[in-house]
Amino acid sequence: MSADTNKLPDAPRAILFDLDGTLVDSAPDIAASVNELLAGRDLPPLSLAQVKSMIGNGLKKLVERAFAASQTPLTKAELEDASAEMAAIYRNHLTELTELMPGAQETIAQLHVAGFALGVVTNKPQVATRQILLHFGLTDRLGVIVGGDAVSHMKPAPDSLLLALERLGVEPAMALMVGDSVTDFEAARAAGVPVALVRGGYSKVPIDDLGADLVCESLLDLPAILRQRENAA
Ligand SMILES: O=C(O)COP(=O)(O)O
Ligand SMILES: [Mg+2]
Repeated sequence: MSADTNKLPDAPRAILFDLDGTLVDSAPDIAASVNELLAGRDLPPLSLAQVKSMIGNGLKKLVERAFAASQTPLTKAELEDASAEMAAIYRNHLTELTELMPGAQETIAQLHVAGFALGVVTNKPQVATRQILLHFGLTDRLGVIVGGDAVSHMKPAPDSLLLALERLGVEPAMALMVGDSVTDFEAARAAGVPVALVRGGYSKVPIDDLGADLVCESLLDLPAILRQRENAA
């Protein structure tokens, strides 16, 4: 663990989690879906590492990046078509290879018992997000789920975080955003929400360089850190 925990709110009331690369390791299913899409256009598959580096800014950006990496940049209309096709393919692969990130289940359970309001704020479309969270039995503990298509501007804009906190009835300064990438960091800063980044996700840049309020080795570090802050309050 690094960074100064004093920058966290003394007694946060809500914890907002990013999905891909934070709560779930969805890259294998996303890569399989991207490669099915590319194969349909006679393009060679991308590696898992390549696809991981393309995740985090929504489905359309992922498709745009995948075709650019395949030396086949798309026109705007082609991108719309390919994105619709990707959404249809991915719908059939939401939980085939996807697994929870280490400690996700336990952390959510512990924070729920400790009385935090919990939410998921992701750039993944809402329906797919809900299905994945349902599959892992997490929806009962989540007070709010905001997908990328539930707001006009997805992360790194602050909209989805602010919508989630409005629904939970918690002020931004009394919440904590937990994510894996610069997108989560920037969205949290824009929303005025303190931010923790967890190692092992899909960040393209070293997360220690981003200036988060906290960097954790694992989600499992969170309950103890938050207990500590509460006791210090
Ligand atoms: O890019 C996506 O579709 C989702 O990514 P996120 O869950 O990390 O926001
Ligand atoms: Mg992420």
